[in-house]
Amino acid sequence: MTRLSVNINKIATLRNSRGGNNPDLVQVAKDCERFGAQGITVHPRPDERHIRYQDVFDLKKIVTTEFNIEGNCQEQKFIDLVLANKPEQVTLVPDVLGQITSNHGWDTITHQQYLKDMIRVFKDAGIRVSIFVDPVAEMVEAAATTGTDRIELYTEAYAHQYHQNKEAAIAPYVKAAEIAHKVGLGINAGHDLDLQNLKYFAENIPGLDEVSIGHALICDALYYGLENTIQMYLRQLAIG
Ligand SMILES: CC(=O)[C@@H](O)[C@H](O)COP(=O)(O)O
Ligand SMILES: NCC(=O)COP(=O)(O)O
Repeated sequence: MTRLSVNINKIATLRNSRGGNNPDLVQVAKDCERFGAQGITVHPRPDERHIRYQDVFDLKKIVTTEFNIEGNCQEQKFIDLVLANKPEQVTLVPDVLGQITSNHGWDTITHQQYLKDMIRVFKDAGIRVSIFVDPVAEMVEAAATTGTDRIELYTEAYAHQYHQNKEAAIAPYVKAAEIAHKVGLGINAGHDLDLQNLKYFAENIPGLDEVSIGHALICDALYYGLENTIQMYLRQLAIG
């Protein structure tokens, strides 16, 4: 069964917009788990636009499902933050400063040795490692020799093409997943997944371990409520 990890970045965005503690990020994380979320994902960025480094320490104390910290390991502060909190999973994302959001996966060929070295640091600390990759066969194949436990398929391209041609949209991801299975990698996925495109994605990617969903889910919660929304997303994953 594919796990749903709720990314709460945008709860922090709302909180930060007024300078106080409303919404209370820790309470929202507790409630997300109570409503059925099978993981909590955060993506602390160097500018702390939403998730602050202190949030990670506060959340680590209360997350009882799986804690997934995403971010750019090229920042020493990120490495130190992850090692200090030892989440169940770290997802390494090759962001550059100034990006409005994550918009590309790792070049696992060019950065093969760098990724090997970084992944070793986190795995030696007992942390499962996932690396953010585009659905490109060569990148998935090369991911296998970095030592990563999983890949996270970057699903923005799928989401953007889904309504025009879902068969074409899913095709590169099916091929990437087949390669991942062949080389022994676990499969996560995320970015722009939503209530319309999630079920088709999960149905076509056998062995999908986890989806991490934030932006669309939090937007949906404005209309349907957080508890109902989490249940709606879980129903999209309850295939068969
Ligand atoms: C890596 C990825 O695609 C998302 O997990 C990312 O966390 C989104 O970041 P923002 O919430 O800052 O857009
Ligand atoms: N790794 C993807 C994630 O955590 C959330 O991405 P999005 O749903 O906010 O686009």
